[in-house]
Amino acid sequence: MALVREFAIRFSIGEFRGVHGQIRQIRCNSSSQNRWLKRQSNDYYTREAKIRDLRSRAAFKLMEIDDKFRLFAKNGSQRVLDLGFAPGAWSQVAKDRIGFNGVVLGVDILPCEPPSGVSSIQANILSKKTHELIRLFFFKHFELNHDDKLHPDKGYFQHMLEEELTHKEDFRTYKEVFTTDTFDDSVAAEQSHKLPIDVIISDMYEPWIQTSGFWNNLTNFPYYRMANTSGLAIRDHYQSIDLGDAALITAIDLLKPMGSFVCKLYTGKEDKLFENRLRKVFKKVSRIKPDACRTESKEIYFVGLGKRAKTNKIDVFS
Ligand SMILES: C[S@@+](CC[C@H](N)C(=O)[O-])C[C@H]1O[C@@H](n2cnc3c(N)ncnc32)[C@H](O)[C@@H]1O
Repeated sequence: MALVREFAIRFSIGEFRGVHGQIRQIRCNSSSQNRWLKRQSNDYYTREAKIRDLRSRAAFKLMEIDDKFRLFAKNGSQRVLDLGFAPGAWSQVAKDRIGFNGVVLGVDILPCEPPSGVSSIQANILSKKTHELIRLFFFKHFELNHDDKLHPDKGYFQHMLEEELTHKEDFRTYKEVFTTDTFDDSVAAEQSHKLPIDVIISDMYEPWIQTSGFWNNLTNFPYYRMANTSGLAIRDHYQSIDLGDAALITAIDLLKPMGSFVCKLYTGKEDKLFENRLRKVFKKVSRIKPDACRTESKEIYFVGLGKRAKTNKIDVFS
């Protein structure tokens, strides 16, 4: 609440779409924020997102990517990891496209109530522990909802992981779940719980403005510590490369052989290097700028198809 209050004191009034899709009032004092609000209200995709009850216009970017690259299989049992999922439009699209038996887990550093049918973890993807939580979620099939029991000292979900790690008799299970060796195709099929995910989508970057409808698992005000689009192309580019690499490491650690990957990047000098890293992990790599991206935006999306059976982080990053 302190965060909200601070936010409210610093800005004068405008409108935006909240995490539940309703219009909320926020306060803005700068002309750039007013321009942003005006542009949103005139925008075709923003209007269409409201009509279709999608949490943001970003949904249309993923729809277009999926129409072209066929990432999602309807009525299968695909497992999708949505990195930087808040406010949740990509998760809505993924859940809709994989159908009832599929599982979508959203991870975001900011607190956000996931869309219906989607589970979520509030965590930083740059942390190794987050990878463990994700693997544990898919392995144990925990239902993650914010009304799950909150441990009084350790907080949401964390205690489940720690109990798992300290359970001595379960040492063998621990080793099975958390060893991150790479496998050849046949072994991978048997041990698919180690690489449990079919599709990883990452739209990580600037945080979504939030004023309500969330709980917070962190004490260090992540909103103010994150990469925000600065308008300085070079800064945005390098920060997005860092998040792209974090998504790629997650894919190396958790994505099944033949799995698919989508990742946003603010384009710049290091695109080619990032693309080369992707090529070491995926058999086919493409770039796409969906029509729903604003023309002036520097964002592009990389798509990796057919994750290679053997991937090694040291080879990829050297
Ligand atoms: C542009 S928004 C994603 C929008 C989302 N794809 C949708 O369709 O609603 C980018 C998100 O990335 C998240 N993010 C940025 N850095 C992160 C990190 N290190 N770990 C987890 N999430 C992060 C932000 O909090 C923000 O919510």
